[in-house]
Amino acid sequence: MRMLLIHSDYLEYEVKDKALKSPEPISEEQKKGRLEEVLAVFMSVEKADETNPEEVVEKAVAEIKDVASQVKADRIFVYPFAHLSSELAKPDVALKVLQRIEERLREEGFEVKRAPFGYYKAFRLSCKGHPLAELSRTIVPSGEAVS
Ligand SMILES: NCC(=O)N[C@H]1[C@@H](O)[C@H](n2cnc3c(N)ncnc32)O[C@@H]1CO
Repeated sequence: MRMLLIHSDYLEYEVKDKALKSPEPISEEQKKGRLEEVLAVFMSVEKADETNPEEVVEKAVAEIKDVASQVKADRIFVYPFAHLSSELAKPDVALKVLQRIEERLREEGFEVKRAPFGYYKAFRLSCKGHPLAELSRTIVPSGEAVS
């Protein structure tokens, strides 16, 4: 799992087109989304994560919680982003991992939005620019090497 974390004044997206034959079904309301004062987390779920998705979910949640507490963010935007890795997990595994991360972050008390999975989306982001505003993390299940 590769994550790019951007502490932002806002992140907004608009769904444009299908990027998969069968993208995640979404409501009219989910075609656009915006959060203010948010930690945007762009995530590529990787092949190696398929060996232990639950462990990767927990490690990702722990990393996101750690960064959120450092930048004092209590809103998280989970953003599926297939451009941070050349060894992507299959879409069905990736979607389940991202849905579970969303669920777990809510359980931890965050306000959470997740951008729709399997679409091309326009987005606008306003990065705050402070020293911890742009971070990346790589997460692998135990026993896997980081490539
Ligand atoms: N920017 C637009 C976009 O990335 N669209 C991606 C993601 O929404 C999603 N997707 C597919 N596989 C993955 C994966 N392994 N990890 C994360 N997202 C994935 O499917 C789209 C096409 O790859």
